[in-house]
Amino acid sequence: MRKNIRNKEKIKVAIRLRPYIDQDITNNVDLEQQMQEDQRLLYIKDNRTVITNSKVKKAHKFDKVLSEEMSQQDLYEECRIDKYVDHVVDGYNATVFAYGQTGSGKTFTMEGYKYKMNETLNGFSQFESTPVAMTRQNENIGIIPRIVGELFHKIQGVELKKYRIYCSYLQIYQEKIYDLLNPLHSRKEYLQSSNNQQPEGLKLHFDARNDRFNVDNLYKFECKNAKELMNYFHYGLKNKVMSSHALNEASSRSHCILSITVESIERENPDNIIVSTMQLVDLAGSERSSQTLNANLSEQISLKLKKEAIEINKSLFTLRQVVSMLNKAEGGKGNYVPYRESKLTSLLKHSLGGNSFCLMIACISPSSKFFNENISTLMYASKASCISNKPIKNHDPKNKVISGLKKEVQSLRNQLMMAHNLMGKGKNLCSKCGKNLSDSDEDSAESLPNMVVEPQDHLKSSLVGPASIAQDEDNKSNSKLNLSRLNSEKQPQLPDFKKMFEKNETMMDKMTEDLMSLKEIMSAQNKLGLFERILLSAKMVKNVLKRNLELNKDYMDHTLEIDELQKNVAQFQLENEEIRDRLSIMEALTGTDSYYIQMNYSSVKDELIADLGKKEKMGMLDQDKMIALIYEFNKENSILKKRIERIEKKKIRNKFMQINDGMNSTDYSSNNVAQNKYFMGNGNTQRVDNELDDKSYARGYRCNTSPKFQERDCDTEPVRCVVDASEINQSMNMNQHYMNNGYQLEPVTTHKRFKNHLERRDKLLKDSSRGIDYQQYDTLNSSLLNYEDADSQIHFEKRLKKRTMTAIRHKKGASINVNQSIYNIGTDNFRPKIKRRKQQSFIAPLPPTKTSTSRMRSYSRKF
Ligand SMILES: Nc1ncnc2c1ncn2[C@@H]1O[C@H](COP(=O)(O)OP(=O)(O)OP(=O)(O)O)[C@@H](O)[C@H]1O
Repeated sequence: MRKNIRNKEKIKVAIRLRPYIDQDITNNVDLEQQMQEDQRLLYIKDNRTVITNSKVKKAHKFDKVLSEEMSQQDLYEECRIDKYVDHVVDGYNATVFAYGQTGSGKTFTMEGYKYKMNETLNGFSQFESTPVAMTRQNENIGIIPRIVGELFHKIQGVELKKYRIYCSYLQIYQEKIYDLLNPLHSRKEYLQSSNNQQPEGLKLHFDARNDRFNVDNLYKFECKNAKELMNYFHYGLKNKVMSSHALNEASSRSHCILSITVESIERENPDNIIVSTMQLVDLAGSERSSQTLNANLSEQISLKLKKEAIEINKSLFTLRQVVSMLNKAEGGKGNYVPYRESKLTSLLKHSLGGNSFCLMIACISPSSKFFNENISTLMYASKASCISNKPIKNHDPKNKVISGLKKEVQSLRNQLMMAHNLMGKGKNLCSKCGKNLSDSDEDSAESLPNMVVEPQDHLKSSLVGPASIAQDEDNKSNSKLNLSRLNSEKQPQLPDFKKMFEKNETMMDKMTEDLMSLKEIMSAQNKLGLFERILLSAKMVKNVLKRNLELNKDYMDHTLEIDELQKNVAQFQLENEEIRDRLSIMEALTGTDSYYIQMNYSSVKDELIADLGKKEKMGMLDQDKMIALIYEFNKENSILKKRIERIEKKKIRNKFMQINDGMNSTDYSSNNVAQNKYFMGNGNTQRVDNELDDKSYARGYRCNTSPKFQERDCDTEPVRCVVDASEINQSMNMNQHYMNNGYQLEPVTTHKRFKNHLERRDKLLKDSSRGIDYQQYDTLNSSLLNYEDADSQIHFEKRLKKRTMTAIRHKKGASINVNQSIYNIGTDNFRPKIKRRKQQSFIAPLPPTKTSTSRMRSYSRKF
């Protein structure tokens, strides 16, 4: 017998390069150059390898690579698509889907039809298309018609089973699911409606038992033969949303999924039904509006195309995220897979990382104009090829119900047996109690009167016996004598016998009565016992069910919570990735990184500028888009700003090193003291711009002249210091002042803390194989951010070889009056070790320690 669960099965990936088409020529593709293979940016090396040849030559390996000469038949054979049909007939699910940018040949691969424009209708309806076979010989028919033919051919040959085939066909258009076989969802229906409104999409629900999403109220038709199924398919194709744009005359604007359900029923055991589904998916292609739109299109159509493109790109983005996360999961890294974030990924859940056999056909274009898009397709295709599925055979849910009922019947039988046994035991107990009950209650009740009747008969026989003796022929002669003797002997006893007999009779009646009532009581008790037991069992079952429901609810709640958390984690991961990408682009722009990133960046930039320019000319700058752009730019700017700030601070630090090295440095004196503000603390000074955020302030030692700080606790509060440069000297002198007052000064040891945080963060990243604790990571990261300047200060300190005393603390919470200015000195990151030698040092300062003396000296030398 075949196993129902197969080993892990990787998603198979085939790359298909389409040939040059007329469209490429109209798109001014440099054909001459590209016809020469060695000059192409992308070419096929062999039937498993694609070479990308930008700056660095790179080979990408796949299960199959199909060159532009390959026909539809070649594709079908090379990719062994007949095997997927076999799997479905065997009871496994299978999915074949085409992926790639717009115009790369997905629809051609899946359907192989040419679409004819319907010119008779105006407005949006002009996109309505009718598919027609490309050639008479049908050599160009795509995967779907071939699979349908093969499927019906295969099931014909099976004798032991009979099959029922159903089909349904849906499209996901602008993130709504429409039934292509439902006349109410037909394009005509809503395109011709007065307000041009789309009907409500169908709803999805998650079937937890089968771990897949199903569409509610989707039409499903039984098909007796291939022709019938193809008729339904063609009907659906007419309702598919198609548009014409610069890169494709007939471009799919929706993701279409044809589902063929196969029910296989064993002829000998019709209860044994296996249901499997084949999903054939033609995805809409990713596209850039700058490439697809042209001046010939009306404004209304351009807007519609744009809106469609946004939705298509959104859902494809989720698909790519799903692929990436599954790919990470294979490496033991990823955790949450965002299937639920789009309808497409929800419906493909069991195909990607689920229980289906899956074939992905990634279509690429030969034109180097689309090199970046091709690279992206290859990248996700290779990610997909690492994903494993676990195909399982699907038994019909009805079968499960039947087997469940059978089990229930069996368990009820067992209970009945147990009840019988219990009753038997009860009966034995009764007999032990001396009740003289026979095997069954009935018998026992009836046998009792018999037992009492016996002596009565005996009595009767004993009374009747002498008469029979008298009738004996042998003793005829003695009979009269005997009779008379007996009469004479027994005559006096007769009344006694009579009395006895009567007495016995009444006793018997009484006993019978007693027994009858006993029997009634017994049977009532038995019934009551049984009833009670049943009641008890029912109660138990009810309780178990109730508990089960509660647990189920808890489980669902937890699942939702976990889902939510995982979503957040994934969101953070994505954000993190995005930031990394941006940083690498920035790095590339500042000089060091790869050509590819630079190229991408500049192309994006060019595109944006061109787009804006065009719009400006046309006087149709879209406010929303502008806001979005501004937002994007703002985001980028803030990153850049931070980088610039860092660089500036570095420069300033160097400047102030010079100040620290000699307060009379020319740099310092040339500063506009009135304008510039300084952070000041214990020998480390740093200039900041007034606009710097709070974080930037929260570092180092700060002194404050503002009265509000007087109320603060210096131990815990970072103190913002904005002092005039002229006050720096006062601060320096202040150190001296404390030392003179007998305080031991300790070097700052914060760099150890910084190092420790850095090490912990690195360790966290290194140990990330089981997933990163992002909360901890964030905490560490944010404290490290605070340290960023601290870091530079640490180096600074190191260079000064601890000669600058940085930790001066007064008694906790107190403020000091130096030169008629109030100072509160506190730290946050640079929390110093405070050691006051003795309490009386306030009164009579002790001489400074050796260390502090030497430090003091160096300090005095310095300032
Ligand atoms: N292998 C091929 N041989 C010949 N013509 C092809 C091939 N692949 C694609 N084409 C042609 O290229 C054009 C675009 O193909 P198709 O419509 O299938 O692209 P698509 O990827 O489905 O685009 P969209 O995502 O916009 O729907 C069509 O005219 C099609 O006939």
